[in-house]
Amino acid sequence: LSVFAQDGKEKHAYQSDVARLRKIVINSLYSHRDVFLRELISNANDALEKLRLTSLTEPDVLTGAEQMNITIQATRDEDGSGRIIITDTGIGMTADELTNNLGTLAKSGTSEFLSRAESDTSGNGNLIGAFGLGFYSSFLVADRVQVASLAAKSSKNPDPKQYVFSSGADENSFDIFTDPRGNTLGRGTEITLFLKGDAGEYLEEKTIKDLVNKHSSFSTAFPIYLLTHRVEMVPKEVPEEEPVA
Ligand SMILES: COC(=O)c1c(O)cc(O)c(Cl)c1CCC(=O)Nc1cc(O)c(OC)cc1O
Repeated sequence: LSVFAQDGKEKHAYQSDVARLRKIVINSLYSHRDVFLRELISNANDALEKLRLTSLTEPDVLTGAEQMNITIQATRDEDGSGRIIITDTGIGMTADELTNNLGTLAKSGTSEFLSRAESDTSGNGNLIGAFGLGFYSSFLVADRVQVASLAAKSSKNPDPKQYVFSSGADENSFDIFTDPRGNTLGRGTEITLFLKGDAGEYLEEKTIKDLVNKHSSFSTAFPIYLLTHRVEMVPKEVPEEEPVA
């Protein structure tokens, strides 16, 4: 990986596979681009499950954020562009994990997935989820994605710092830098999707609610809150609204 620091940011080059994979995901899933929400909720659910399991042997991972939940926030900015922000208080990621999990294809078998998916793009929908590649479905609706993450405290990581992974849809590189906001998450991961011009429908509360309920057939063991009013930061204590699923 060619890494060079510039204005405090570490610029990383994607492995060639990642760019190839992202094209496949976008092309084969475009007709079902709603899947991005199912995939990101599923990732959040997995990270919360990982936290719950880890806490059985390492209780100090629970410090930082009391609740185990998922929040979805849709916000329209002044210039009419919109963002969807999906936050979970799961296990979170260190800078290295952001680089390895999102920037490179550490998953085994991905090259097999790549060859299969390139030839037959019909059944890729569920293949994507199976390979834990759901993150790439973000680029179905976003032209830029930022992932802020604060890893859970542990004996080998007693004072974790919050980092940001930032990538554009058609760039062949991504940036990793410390979050200028500081440790705002308490613990977990916050995905910010900068929506494409033609994806404004996902800013509607009804659209999100219907999608969450449609896909909540898969078991999310954790409450999902939908925040639609404009909030600068997702508040630590999520208001006692009814979870949408
Ligand atoms: C640990 O997972 C996360 O923090 C997380 C989350 O809470 C919400 C999300 O939307 C996403 Cl994308 C993530 C990262 C999930 C991920 O990419 N995990 C992952 C990927 C790998 O290739 C891997 O290979 C070793 C291991 C992973 O955990």
